[in-house]
Amino acid sequence: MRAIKAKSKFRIVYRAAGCGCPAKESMSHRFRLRCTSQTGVGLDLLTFQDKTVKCWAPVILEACAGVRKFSLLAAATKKNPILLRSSARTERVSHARHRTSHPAKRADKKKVKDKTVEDEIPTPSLKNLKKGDIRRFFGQAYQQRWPIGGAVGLLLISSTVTMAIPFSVGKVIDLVSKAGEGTKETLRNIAAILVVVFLIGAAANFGRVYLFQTTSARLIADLRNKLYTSLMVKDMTYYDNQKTGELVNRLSNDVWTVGDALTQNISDGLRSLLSSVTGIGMMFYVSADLAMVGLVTVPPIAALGIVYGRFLKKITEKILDAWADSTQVATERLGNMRTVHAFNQHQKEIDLYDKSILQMLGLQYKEANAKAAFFGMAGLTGNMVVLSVLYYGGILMSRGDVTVGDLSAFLLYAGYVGVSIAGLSSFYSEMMRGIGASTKIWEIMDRPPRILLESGVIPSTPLRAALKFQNVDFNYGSRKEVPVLQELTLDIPEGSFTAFVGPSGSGKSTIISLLLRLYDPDKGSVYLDGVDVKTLSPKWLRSNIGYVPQDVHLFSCSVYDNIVYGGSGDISMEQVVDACKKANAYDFIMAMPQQFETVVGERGLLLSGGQRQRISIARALVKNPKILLLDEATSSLDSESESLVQSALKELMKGRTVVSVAHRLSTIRNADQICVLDQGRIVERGTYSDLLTDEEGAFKKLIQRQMLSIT
Ligand SMILES: Nc1ncnc2c1ncn2[C@@H]1O[C@H](COP(=O)(O)OP(=O)(O)OP(=O)(O)O)[C@@H](O)[C@H]1O
Repeated sequence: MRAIKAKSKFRIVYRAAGCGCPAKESMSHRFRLRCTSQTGVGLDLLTFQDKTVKCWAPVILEACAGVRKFSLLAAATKKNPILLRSSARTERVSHARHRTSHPAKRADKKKVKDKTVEDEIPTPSLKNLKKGDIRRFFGQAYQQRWPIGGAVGLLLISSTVTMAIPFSVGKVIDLVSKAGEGTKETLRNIAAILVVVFLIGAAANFGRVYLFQTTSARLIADLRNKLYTSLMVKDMTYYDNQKTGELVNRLSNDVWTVGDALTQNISDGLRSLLSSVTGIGMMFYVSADLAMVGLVTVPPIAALGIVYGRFLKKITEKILDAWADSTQVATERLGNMRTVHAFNQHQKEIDLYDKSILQMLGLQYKEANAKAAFFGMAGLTGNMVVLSVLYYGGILMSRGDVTVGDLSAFLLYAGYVGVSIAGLSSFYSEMMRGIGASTKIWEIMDRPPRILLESGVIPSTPLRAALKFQNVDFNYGSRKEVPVLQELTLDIPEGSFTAFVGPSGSGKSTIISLLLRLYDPDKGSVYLDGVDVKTLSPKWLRSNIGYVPQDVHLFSCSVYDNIVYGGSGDISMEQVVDACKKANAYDFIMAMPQQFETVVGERGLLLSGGQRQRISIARALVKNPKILLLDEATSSLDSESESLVQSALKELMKGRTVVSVAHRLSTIRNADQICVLDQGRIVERGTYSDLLTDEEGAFKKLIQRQMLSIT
């Protein structure tokens, strides 16, 4: 395994040494790659699996341009999972060579690349990742090894101090029981020494707690950052299958559980371990006979602890899932209170939340049962130990084999050991909880984005913005059985205005999504200036597109911040004002109490639908984009605003390629071409007047239907 530094493309060279397969045999291989992003924060694991490649052949994998470090963790055949690992190495592929290679080879490489991006990559299952999960879980703590090491050192000091107490107490008791000349003086000296030792112990404890707490906070912050970064770069297909509340729960509760398990829990566990080992040693030192009696109970308690820990890990995963479900219910409902009120569904929502809470409660009852049984058993065993030690100790004392001081010290050590062993089992169970929570986090992090934001090239030639769909078939991954676009072929010349109309669900917004490269076609391609958008940098592509979505969701910040959101960071106030005037938003913004500083509320709910839409248009325009995608851009405007925005848009369309989805057919009179979609196919295409000439045409019927609905 070797880490390398590079910018974008990598060749994985591996040898199937010793596998005995002929050089040309095709095999199915699984690659696991660890990537560190350019910023150094996003540590992600990408899994490219089931690539059919030839033995000995290099495999080209397209990594994000932002990926800085790239190390091959495993390359394995399905049959032999470890064979290739030791001889796998990564090499950077020179860009020049990649670009000038033979077209056929290029096609091959492209195929590999496409597969990398397109393949359905299953979430790693808990069963087969157990060992890896545990290693990875502790790997998080390894990153903080220095403060944790310091804290462990201090822990050693404080534990030594604690474990010296019973021995000193025993000696003091013996001294007092044999009181005579000089006892007072000796006692004073011992007390003075003990005060100093206790002060050292207190200082060590302070340092230990401080270091563990701050490390925990750092770990949690780091993990949260990585998880959020990984979520931010996921493609839309991923989000189509996710629940927001669940993801929020992973970001908050699960990350917290992992951070806590790795620091506070390690601290408590190590303290318990040290106390147990030292305590048992001291018990043998004080009286080996008594120690043998006391320790008979350790193996059954340890076995019980292991069974309990395993159960706890399983139940924790279920509880975390149930927790995520209830958070999801609450997040969605609280974000849609308007609908809940309007439809009088308060009780139904209360019941739904109650149901999810009850489900979680049921699991927590199971957990409580197991916990209670375990700690009850552990407590009983501990008490039985004390009783037997007292009984046997009494006999030994009556024989003069141990002193009263020895017995007292022994009992104190036995108490410490009992508490520590209980602590160890709770350490184990908390660790299992942490591992359970961490597997949920890895599940998210390990799912690679299908569209890599940092991949692709930025063309060196000036952008003309000519678009083209070539034989595009598309369906959403979440509903594979429903074909959304079929055999779509269309030229959108540079600087032209193309409008899509058609019945609801015919695929109009999906076309906009493909142009933004939120999804990739299943078949066929989308071209920009003759280049397949799959080979272009998605970031660059989107930076040249102004987009007005169908459902405008603003962020809960000021009007100004919402407008400059899409810009590159160097947008002047003049540009903002200009964009607002063009979008007919300036007057209402200036009429608000805090004007551009007015906070628009969550999802912009403090504004009207039309106001939100005009801000959204201003947000798209402020970028001065070459391509303008308008998805029902004027649907929420009243007729007066609409005509104002329409005239502004007409002006703005000059020199840009505009693709517009329109329900109000009057808004697309000036379009260079209108495409009528039906069930994902273009059934008619032409200018407004062309299409109207066909009395039986789909467009004519749409117009007639719209006229009827108006009258
Ligand atoms: N994220 C998604 N996941 C699964 N299916 C989707 C998704 N988005 C849209 N669809 C489905 O794809 C089809 C086309 O949807 P699309 O939004 O493109 O239609 P549209 O013509 O824009 O409709 P409307 O005019 O109502 O906005 C519909 O059947 C829709 O249910």
